[in-house]
Amino acid sequence: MNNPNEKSFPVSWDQFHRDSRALAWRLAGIGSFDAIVAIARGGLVPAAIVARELNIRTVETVAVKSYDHQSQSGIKVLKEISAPVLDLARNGAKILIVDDLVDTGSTARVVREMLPGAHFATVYAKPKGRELVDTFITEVSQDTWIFFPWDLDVAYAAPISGGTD
Ligand SMILES: O=P(O)(O)OC[C@H]1O[C@H](OP(=O)(O)OP(=O)(O)O)[C@H](O)[C@@H]1O
Ligand SMILES: Nc1nc2[nH]cnc2c(=O)[nH]1
Ligand SMILES: [Mg+2]
Repeated sequence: MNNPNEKSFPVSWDQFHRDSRALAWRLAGIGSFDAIVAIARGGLVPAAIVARELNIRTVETVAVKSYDHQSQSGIKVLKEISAPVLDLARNGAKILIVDDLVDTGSTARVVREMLPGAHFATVYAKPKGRELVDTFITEVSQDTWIFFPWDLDVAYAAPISGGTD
């Protein structure tokens, strides 16, 4: 957990698309995958971009809730991975798990247990959770809160000087 967060890292749609594409490029260099499991909700957007780039058509979801706004609550699994996708994994298919970020690693730990042999990929990673991720693109410090484009709106920004003109 990292509340209060000292730093903020706002990410635009352009930047998120670019970083998700960079993740797809890195994954393409690692091997091929038969199916993606997106961790909803945050993992849905990068999973769609990676699925498009790597031409993966089987996309499953697992819904995990760990935070209320910026406060970590207990982990809740709201939707399990479907039986056909678990069967694929048991029969040796290569499964790619995608999330937007790993912070403390609690979410990653829970989903990894569901799919022990899967490859775990995120766009962003913080130090506490980094070891639980096989592939990520950008690391930010533990006291940084990442603001995703779907949580942002265009708004007035005060001048750096603090003045009004
Ligand atoms: O490494 P952790 O400390 O577990 O934090 C990372 C998780 O937290 C966020 O999800 P959140 O629970 O906020 O739900 P959401 O994806 O629906 O926004 C984020 O999308 C990751 O899934
Ligand atoms: N949006 C967002 N959700 C999170 N969940 C855990 N850490 C973060 C973060 O830095 N940003
Ligand atoms: Mg999430």
